[in-house]
Amino acid sequence: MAEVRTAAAGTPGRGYWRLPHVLTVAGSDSGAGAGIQADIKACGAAGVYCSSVITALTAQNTIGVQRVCSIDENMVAEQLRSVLSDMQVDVVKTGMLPSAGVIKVLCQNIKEFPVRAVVVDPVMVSTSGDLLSGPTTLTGLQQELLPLADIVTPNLKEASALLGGISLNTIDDIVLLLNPYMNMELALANMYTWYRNVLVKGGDLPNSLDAIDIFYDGENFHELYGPRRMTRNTHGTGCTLASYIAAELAKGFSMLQAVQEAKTFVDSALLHSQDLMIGKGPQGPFHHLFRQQSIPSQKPRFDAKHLLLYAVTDSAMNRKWGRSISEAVEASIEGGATIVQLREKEAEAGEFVEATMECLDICRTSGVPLLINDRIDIALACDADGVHLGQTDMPAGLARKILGPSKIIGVSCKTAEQAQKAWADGADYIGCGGVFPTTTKQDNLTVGLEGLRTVCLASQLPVVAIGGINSGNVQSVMQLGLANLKGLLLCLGFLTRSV
Ligand SMILES: Nc1ncnc2c1ncn2[C@@H]1O[C@H](COP(=O)(O)OP(=O)(O)O)[C@@H](O)[C@H]1O
Ligand SMILES: Cc1ncc(COP(=O)(O)O)c(N)n1
Ligand SMILES: [Mg+2]
Repeated sequence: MAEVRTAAAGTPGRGYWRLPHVLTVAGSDSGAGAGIQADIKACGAAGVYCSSVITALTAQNTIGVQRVCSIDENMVAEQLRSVLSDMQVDVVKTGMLPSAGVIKVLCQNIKEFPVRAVVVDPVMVSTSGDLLSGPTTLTGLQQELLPLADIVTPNLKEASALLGGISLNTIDDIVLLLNPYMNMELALANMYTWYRNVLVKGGDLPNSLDAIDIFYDGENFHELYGPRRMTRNTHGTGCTLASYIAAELAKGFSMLQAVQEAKTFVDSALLHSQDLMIGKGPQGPFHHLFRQQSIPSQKPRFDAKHLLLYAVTDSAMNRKWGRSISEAVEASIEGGATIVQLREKEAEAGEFVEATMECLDICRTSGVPLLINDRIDIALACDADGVHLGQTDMPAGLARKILGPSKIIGVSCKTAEQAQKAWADGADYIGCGGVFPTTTKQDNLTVGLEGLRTVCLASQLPVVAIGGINSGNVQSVMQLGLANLKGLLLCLGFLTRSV
């Protein structure tokens, strides 16, 4: 259904194919979580072509909207004409429309170049609370654009504004929203005097355990249920939902099917992006193209969660207790280690390879990554999961070239400069220490809690704290409250002694 094949004029015997086509008329989000960028990604994920008419530029990130610059309505009109006069658009989807003038030229163009459906997301305010459309646009929306719309997708605040200020923000309204056959019916039926289909999005329902949207098709109410995903990464959900609806309509699905598919897509994308970390602010973007993640080269090579309890082998301690490296590794995993590093400074290549192979067997069965300290040759020969490098070892950038994109690289850092270089060199994590004095590395300079803080703040990489950490001082490390401090390194001796 998604693909149309016909004989191409002037090309005897050859068919041509066209992709269903959505035109988004919306604002650009420099952070690419919402707006035009979200629309293009959502359509891409749905397998639909997406052209774009930009109505405004926003300087925007995960913290908020820093600046808005509206595009002149004549330039918007020119863009609309360029696309609509040439490109066989199936569905127009609208997002941020910053002025009444832009709405006017949009409506003129939709009338001049009819499409199969118009999806209106009446964007007024961003999730961060920043205004995205001027006060004069509400009348333009209500009187000019909505009569041309096949579906309108307001969130709670926008529905309230479109209904002339009916409050949809209190606990009572939430109850009404969950009981659509009560007053909500009246409210939405009111909206129906302008449009055929209305989808009121419940993403912003405060204190709700569920994410419930109400779809009114002009006759019936449909409650679209979804579990509320506990994630900061919800920036752009509204834009994505509307674009996905447009994409499904462009393929030829019915309005109800399109709305249901879109809701399922947003939910899956949020679920897959729960642990995604882009930006420092409270509204993170999510990963629209999560289905592509199944391509092996795009699998994340490293999950910072593995750093939680980081065990390092200690040959002196092993000798003292008369146990092999692999026995120590096995015991450390039983003791809760989530990642293991073999640090065998004196081992010869032959015995090191043998020990690594044994340890890899143990680690792979437990899903625990195994890294090799310093020895890139051993890591490569055994296909270990990666290496950990000190400042005097091979530079991380060179190691990345040798090991390729799929191996984990960690770097020991004591200063902000070293931390920044580790990021630029393509490292995956930083080991920072010694935080406290330690007996296992006596000549090691102690950076203290302040040094740990400096390194964490200087880097976007996850950090594991190293050196002298024990039950007596662990609290002081955790109390630093550093977001990218993801784990503690314990000398394997300490971790296994209690087992
Ligand atoms: N935390 C969440 N978990 C699951 N679904 C969500 C969540 N937040 C929003 N949604 C869904 O995303 C879509 C967009 O809703 P919403 O965020 O309210 O729109 P807007 O971005 O326009 O404010 C809706 O289908 C809503 O139910
Ligand atoms: C350019 C642009 N368009 C739309 C939104 C709304 O998206 P959200 O409600 O997720 O903030 C936005 N923040 N920026
Ligand atoms: Mg939202």
